[in-house]
Amino acid sequence: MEETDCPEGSVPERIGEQQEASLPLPPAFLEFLSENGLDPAVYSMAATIPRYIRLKPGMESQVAEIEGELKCGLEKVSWLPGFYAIPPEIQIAGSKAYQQGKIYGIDAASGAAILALDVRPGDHVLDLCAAPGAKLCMLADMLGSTGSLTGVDVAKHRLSACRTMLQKYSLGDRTRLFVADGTLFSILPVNSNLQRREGSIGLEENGSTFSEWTSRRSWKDRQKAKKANATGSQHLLSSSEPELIYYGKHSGLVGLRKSDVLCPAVDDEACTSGYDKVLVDAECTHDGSIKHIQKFEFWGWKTLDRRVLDAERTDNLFQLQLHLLTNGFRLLKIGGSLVYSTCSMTVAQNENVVQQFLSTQPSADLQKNDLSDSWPCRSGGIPKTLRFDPATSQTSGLFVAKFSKLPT
Ligand SMILES: C[S@@+](CC[C@H](N)C(=O)[O-])C[C@H]1O[C@@H](n2cnc3c(N)ncnc32)[C@H](O)[C@@H]1O
Repeated sequence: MEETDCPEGSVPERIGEQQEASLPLPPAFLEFLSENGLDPAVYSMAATIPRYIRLKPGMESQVAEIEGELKCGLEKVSWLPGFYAIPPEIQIAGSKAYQQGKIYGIDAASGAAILALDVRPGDHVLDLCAAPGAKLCMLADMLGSTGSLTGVDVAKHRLSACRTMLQKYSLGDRTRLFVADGTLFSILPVNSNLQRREGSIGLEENGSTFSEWTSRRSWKDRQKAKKANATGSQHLLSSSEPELIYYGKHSGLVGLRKSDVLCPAVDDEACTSGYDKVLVDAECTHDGSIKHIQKFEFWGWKTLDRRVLDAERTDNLFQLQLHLLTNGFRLLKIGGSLVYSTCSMTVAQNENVVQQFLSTQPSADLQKNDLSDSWPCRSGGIPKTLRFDPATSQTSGLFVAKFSKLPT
């Protein structure tokens, strides 16, 4: 898994090395940076910021071997367990260590956001914007053989890539993946559905049950896909009904009635039966991911305009981010924790979203992250929020805010 967010085409192996001191950024992007008070100079630093990998737990003894395969040293990231920095020009995808699922490509700031969530054994974890899946895989790794993980994304093709990745890294055992709009998603962890089922005397025994996952699709699903293909809607969700595209052997679904598992939460049911931990790694303009922005030099700056800066899209982003955060929080248990993150450096997509959210959610308590004292980040514009600035953190840009849910 290489943490990348634009699977539109491959990038030449050595693009990182060829990076000039000043990247010819397109006028629309420069205007966007200026409007948001951001310094374009940061995009000249891509070649000086390391690439990061995370070793799968248990692989620490193989560092020397992996160094030999990658033909570079692995420098341990002192503040982030399991993470190593490698030179930015090193590509990991061709290595045996990558192909055998021993290493992931994931930025250190992303790793910090996951650590901030403080996943504990047995937790039920929801990742509301899961694709392409770097953070989902780290969450699955941290859960190990306990608890459950639910990944949601609105883009089916991207979530399908997550499924492939989970399978490659043997991390999907306790995971289920839903193609769904995260602003509306309403399915609780499996244990809660079980409790509801036990209490649902009088409900007719209708509907089928989940059997073990198979990649072979049922006739009904094949018809649905055919219809989606015909209308050209196979990539994005066409209805508000969540589509379960994967569940692991120990995700707790096997044997349960579909109607029980897939029924939406009612009222404030999530307060007692919701998720212990929720990650909202929201859709954003990705401007803090400077290696990602650099790749548009190869993909074409027009693609940057279309994918990142489309005016209508940026205007609506604030609402989307706020709704994702609000719904993620709704699905959180009392006492649970939620991390909101974006790889945008703008105030509009970070502090402004947090401020608006806090003004409408009296049970949301912004938390200080004690671990962050040793992280190369600074406080965001709102105390207790965190910002990783590429210029000083030597990571990708990331904003992180952590909330807990108080009883009302
Ligand atoms: C920043 S990316 C997430 C990266 C991911 N957490 C990772 O670590 O690989 C944002 C994701 O949000 C998804 N997204 C956009 N709108 C959404 C919505 N309404 N509901 C759920 N996901 C959405 C996009 O498809 C995209 O995959």
